[in-house]
Amino acid sequence: MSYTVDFGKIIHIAKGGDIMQILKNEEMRKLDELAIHTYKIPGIILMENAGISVVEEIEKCLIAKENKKIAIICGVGNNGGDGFVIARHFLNKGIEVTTYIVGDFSNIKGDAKINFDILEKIKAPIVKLMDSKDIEEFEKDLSQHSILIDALLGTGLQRTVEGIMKEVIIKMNLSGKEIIAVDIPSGVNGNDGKVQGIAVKATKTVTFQLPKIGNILFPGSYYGGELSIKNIGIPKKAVDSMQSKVHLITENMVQSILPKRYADTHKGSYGRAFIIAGSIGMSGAAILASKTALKCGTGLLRTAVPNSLIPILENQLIEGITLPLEEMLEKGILDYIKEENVIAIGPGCGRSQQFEEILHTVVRNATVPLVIDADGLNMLANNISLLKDLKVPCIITPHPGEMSRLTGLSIQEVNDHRLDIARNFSEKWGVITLLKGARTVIANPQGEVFINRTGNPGMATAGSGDVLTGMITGLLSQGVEPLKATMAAAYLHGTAGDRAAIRLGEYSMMAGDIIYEIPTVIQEIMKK
Ligand SMILES: NC(=O)C1=CN([C@@H]2O[C@H](COP(=O)(O)OP(=O)(O)OC[C@H]3O[C@@H](n4cnc5c(N)ncnc54)[C@H](O)[C@@H]3O)[C@@H](O)[C@H]2O)[C@@H](O)CC1
Ligand SMILES: Nc1ncnc2c1ncn2[C@@H]1O[C@H](COP(=O)(O)OP(=O)(O)O)[C@@H](O)[C@H]1O
Ligand SMILES: [K+]
Repeated sequence: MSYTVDFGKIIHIAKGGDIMQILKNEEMRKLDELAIHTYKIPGIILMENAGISVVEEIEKCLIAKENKKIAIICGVGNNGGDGFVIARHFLNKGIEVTTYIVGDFSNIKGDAKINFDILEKIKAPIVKLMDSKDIEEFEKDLSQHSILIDALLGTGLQRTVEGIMKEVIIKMNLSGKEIIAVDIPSGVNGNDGKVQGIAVKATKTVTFQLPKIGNILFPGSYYGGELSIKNIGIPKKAVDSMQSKVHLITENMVQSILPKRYADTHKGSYGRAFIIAGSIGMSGAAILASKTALKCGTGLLRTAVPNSLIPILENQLIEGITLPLEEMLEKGILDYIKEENVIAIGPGCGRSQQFEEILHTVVRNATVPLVIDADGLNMLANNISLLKDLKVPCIITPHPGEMSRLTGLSIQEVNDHRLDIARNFSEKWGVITLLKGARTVIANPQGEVFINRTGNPGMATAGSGDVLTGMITGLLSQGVEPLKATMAAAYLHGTAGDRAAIRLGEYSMMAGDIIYEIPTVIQEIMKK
């Protein structure tokens, strides 16, 4: 499972592709080495391609500018080497370019040195920034330029950024100029997206071959601005052989997951979903999840709520069937769930003893995929080993607070290690874990992790998690594999949220507005 593009073609992540590997720094280095040593592509060619791919992006930004002077700010590693290539190409085009080199330039070696030597030979303007006394001049210089290119540090970042490098980054960030980062904004760690002391705040980042984790996760993704992924000529065979366990969920992938609807089918063909949700004061959770499941194509839906909520549900959800929980408990839950294709449990259920009993029975006896959310997870936290009794695929959808209760870790720890926390939980308990938040992370028991990039802070609103549960449930009822249903739901949920934010703004959008956008989102993806 990997994705490559024709050389030179830009993939804005916004448009998506097939499922795409996301690499750590060391993995990217390994991929470069594989290309160079096994596939015999000289490193200097990769550097040339990398530089040219950034040149193409810079040119697009230059079109609208009267002042076309470019400042290329380089480190002494290969990221700086890419900067030297960029400088040469613009000089060849007759554009005014100043190359700044930060650090001890006697450390420039290998392919970067070859490119540095060429710049010297062609008498390119080069300014060496050695210490603080050079900074004042540098600051003045920056104001003369139109675009700044950040080629200071890439995947070779090793330690906290300080000294002259830090001073340079501060001045770049204060310049108010458009900044294009080469590979990753300098100071962002490619392994986790964390800022090592300080980082360049770029308008745009051009990353090479595959995104690094730091390009995708926050805060790195914020520092990078718009992201373009460019092929630099590494053979597809080498890319495929990487087998990274971290992937980006893309639109093409979701398109291939969504079940087609054929003419000779009936509602039974699209499955039966059973949602256990709601309690007094939280009927909305049941309604939101149920409506969403229907909007996502479920054939037949039954929603079980406390008896007192039945009139509300009957009023708000005319297409679904409602059942009183009390009656289910009396007659035996298992009779009610045996015909279903999926069971979702938890949204707005509260924390009553009655609900706990239902949860235990369902987890122990379910014979179809199970989605546990919200209060289902809060109850599970009291008795997590219940998960050992599962006989079916189970998807849990915690937000960081719920994950903290499930694991005993602080919310801060959960957020600091989102990938590892989701992965460890899935491996330990054999479930699919969807850890919510900005960049929802999905892990499976095999240790694979999938990151969703859609969504926005407008979705941090009551009930939007219930909508997600409804989406996963709706897709599962139609026979979509549990992992795929979870990935597609996360992507669609975020995309519907993004549409709602465009229409209504992040302040005013509500969970119901996310549901309103589902039809358009699904139709647009299906017709592509
Ligand atoms: N063949 C390859 O390996 C290719 C590499 N490419 C570029 O090379 C980059 C990786 O190059 P490198 O591995 O040389 O690493 P970098 O250029 O990212 O950085 C390494 C240099 O920065 C110094 N450094 C690290 N952390 C620092 C800090 N906190 N403060 C100050 N200095 C610091 C190191 O001592 C070293 O001199 C990629 O991001 C990409 O831009 C591309 O040219 C494509 C081909
Ligand atoms: N900043 C954000 N960016 C992207 N998605 C977000 C953001 N904030 C919240 N979301 C999404 O909104 C949903 C909120 O779910 P949850 O916290 O369970 O809400 P509730 O319990 O009110 O239903 C999750 O799917 C989450 O990933
Ligand atoms: K950089």
